[in-house]
Amino acid sequence: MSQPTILQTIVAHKRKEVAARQELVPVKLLESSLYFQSKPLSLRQYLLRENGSGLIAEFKRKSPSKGWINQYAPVERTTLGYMQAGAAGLSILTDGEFFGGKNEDLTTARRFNFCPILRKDFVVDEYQILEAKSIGADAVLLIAAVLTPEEIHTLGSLARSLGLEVLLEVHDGEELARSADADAVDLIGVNNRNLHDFSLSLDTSMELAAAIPSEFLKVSESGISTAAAIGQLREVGYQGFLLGEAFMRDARPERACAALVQEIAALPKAAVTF
Ligand SMILES: O=P(O)(O)OC[C@@H](O)[C@@H](O)c1c[nH]c2ccccc12
Repeated sequence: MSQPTILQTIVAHKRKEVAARQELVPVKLLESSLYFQSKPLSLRQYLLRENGSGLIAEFKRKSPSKGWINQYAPVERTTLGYMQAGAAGLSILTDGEFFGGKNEDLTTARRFNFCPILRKDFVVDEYQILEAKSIGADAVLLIAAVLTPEEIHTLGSLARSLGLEVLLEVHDGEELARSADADAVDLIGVNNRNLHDFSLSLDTSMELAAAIPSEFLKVSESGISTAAAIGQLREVGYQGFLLGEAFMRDARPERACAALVQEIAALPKAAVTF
């Protein structure tokens, strides 16, 4: 039998974790959270702001591919610094086992910032959507590689019914074709990292851009570190750029974010209109 891929390992662990958590924190309790009643902010709108950076700045302590990236940066200072630097929104990893995050990280970021926050986790169950809402998220990630089109429809529709936006992550044309469900998805993120073997290539985003239907806002994810790369991605239609490691490997991630925002501001305006 072949070895499970890292993605399969993470998802198997996540299913157990969610089952256990559901016992501990019943849906009724999630629904009684103060955030459950609040109106989410639109990641789409913030990414589309005129003269904005289009950056979604991620808080990620570690990853299966890189190990520890930053064990010490505090979530308050970092996220507040990201937003003051000019990021359009935040992405907070809440997976503990593989990424060193927790739900409280997102809630802390929520308390310190007025901006859209993406809950970055491996969603396999409707419970996690309710949980995302209860901890103060504005948007959730769904990963096409681990979900059927039916699951994407159900999970995405539930998220939307709660006012959350849905970022669907794809890695190739086949995933895109089967999962781009306009009734359940708002933004499409092309992950430049292959979650099966961790290889990285911006060509993934460059090649898939034209195949993404225009009703979805296009986001390029992973392996981005320079304004030049963002310039190229903008030219083929991307309006959102999700960066984690390029910021987090700095002792002060917010400083790295501020430097990149300055460079983005100096880019020539995208030559094409889309
Ligand atoms: O650190 P990077 O290479 O800038 O990548 C950020 C983000 O795209 C990456 O963390 C990510 C993309 N999709 C995910 C799914 C789960 C966990 C993490 C991710």
